Amino acid sequence: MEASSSSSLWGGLNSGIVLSLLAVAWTMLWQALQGLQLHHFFDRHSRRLSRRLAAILDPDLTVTIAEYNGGRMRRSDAYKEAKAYLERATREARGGGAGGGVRHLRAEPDKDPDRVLLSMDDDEEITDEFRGAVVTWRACTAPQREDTGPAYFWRGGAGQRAERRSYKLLFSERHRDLVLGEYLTHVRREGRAVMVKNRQRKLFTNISGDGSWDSDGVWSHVVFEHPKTFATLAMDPAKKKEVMDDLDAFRNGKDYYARVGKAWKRGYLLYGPPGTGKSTMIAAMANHLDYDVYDIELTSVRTNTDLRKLFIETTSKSIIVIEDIDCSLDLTGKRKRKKKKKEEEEEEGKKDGDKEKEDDSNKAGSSKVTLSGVLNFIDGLWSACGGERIIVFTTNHVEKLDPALIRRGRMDKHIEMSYCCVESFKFLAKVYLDVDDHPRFDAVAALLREVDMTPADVAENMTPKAPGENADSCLAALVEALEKAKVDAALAKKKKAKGNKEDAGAADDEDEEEEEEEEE
Ligand SMILES: Nc1ncnc2c1ncn2[C@@H]1O[C@H](COP(=O)(O)OP(=O)(O)OP(=O)(O)O)[C@@H](O)[C@H]1O
Ligand SMILES: [Mg+2]
Repeated sequence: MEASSSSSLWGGLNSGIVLSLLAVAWTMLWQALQGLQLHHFFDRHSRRLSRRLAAILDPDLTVTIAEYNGGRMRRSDAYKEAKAYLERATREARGGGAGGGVRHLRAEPDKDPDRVLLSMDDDEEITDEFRGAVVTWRACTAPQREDTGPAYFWRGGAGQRAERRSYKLLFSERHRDLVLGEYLTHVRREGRAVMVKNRQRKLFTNISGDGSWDSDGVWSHVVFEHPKTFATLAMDPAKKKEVMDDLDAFRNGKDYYARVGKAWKRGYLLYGPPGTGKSTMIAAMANHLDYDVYDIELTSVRTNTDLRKLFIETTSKSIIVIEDIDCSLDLTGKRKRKKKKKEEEEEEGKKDGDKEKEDDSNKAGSSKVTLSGVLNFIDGLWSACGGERIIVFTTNHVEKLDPALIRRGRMDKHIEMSYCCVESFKFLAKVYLDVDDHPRFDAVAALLREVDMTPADVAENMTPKAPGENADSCLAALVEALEKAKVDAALAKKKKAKGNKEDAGAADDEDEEEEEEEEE
């Protein structure tokens, strides 16, 4: 028993020593291998082996092209190009007729008004072939997290989930180099060509779609089809030429802007009474330059950040418009008001009720876009993104705007749209009635020198409204309208003078009362 127990003790000690020796030997060997960089060899081979195993189990590789990448706010160009490429592939796919066997298609308006542009709907697949390699494209959607994503606010806001779209390209391991090296380049290049070919000018709005608009990221759009051109816009000819030259210089000024280190953008301020052609001028500008139009409804933009997102999502070769900037938001004269606020309250002795009303109206607007937000949008660091953009503000009351908003550099060119002059009338008579001269021209010209009438009103009077109407009857109607406007203007002047007189009388009485009080 003893002998056996001592031998087992001895055996246990021996095996412990052997194990320790083995461990030491292994550590030394491993260190030696590391010294020889042999672990790289093992690493490489084990990785290759696992890749081969994976290729046997799952032979397809995938490339995902997402609509929005990571923290980027802009829609990815690669996604747009792949979309255009796949639209063409869907249209041209052989074997399955139109749509190439894709069962669920998405339709969008085509350049040709009689046709629609077909692309595959979510979860559909289409195959493509490139130099013997067959690849599959799959359209995928995943719900977006509720609090992120640029499309979030514009697709219904809180509580609604925007969708995250992507295309998945599936291909065999065998074609890895061909697909990653050449096919993807081919897709992007072809997609860009399709986009140029299909380009339709668009009118975008930031008001979320109600079904009649096609949503494209944060913007909804329709095809821009306004017929107005400079050829039919009534305006002082010299002024018109100046504007057209300015636009041409801008369009061709890429090198100039780069040389002087300015962002390739230009601001236009169009101001004048209602009906003098400000909106019409924007349409003429867009048609002249062949640009898209982004019409921002500022009251629908909730914060300065959202305004920035909107700007980033605009493309180059576009006109960004904010109409009636003075009415959109309380952007005007805020700084002036702050300074004067105390004075005004003291001088005017505002009633409490009035103050409450004003506060309520300020609270009512959910928009928190501020003057500084708009200033940044036009002229800040972000304004240089993309280039080749024209920003247009229109207003009926230029005097109400904060000087910072319309200083040169922000609004580079100020264009006054004024009442109809004799030249503009003759121009409109040619456009609307196709007459160069008429016995009533003198009467109209004499009246236009005395009374203000907008080109909109002149044009309306010269529009034949019944089958029998001609130039003669239309011009007679115009003379009548001008005479009526003259009488109305005289009456209004008289009334105003009377009002002023009464005000002056009341002021005198107040002064007298004050003096009496002071004397007392
Ligand atoms: N200078 C002009 N030349 C030709 N047509 C004009 C001109 N001005 C106005 N019109 C016609 O009058 C209509 C109204 O013009 P428009 O909407 O451009 O006015 P506006 O200055 O934008 O007015 P508002 O300040 O109310 O927005 C248009 O349909 C247009 O055809
Ligand atoms: Mg307008």
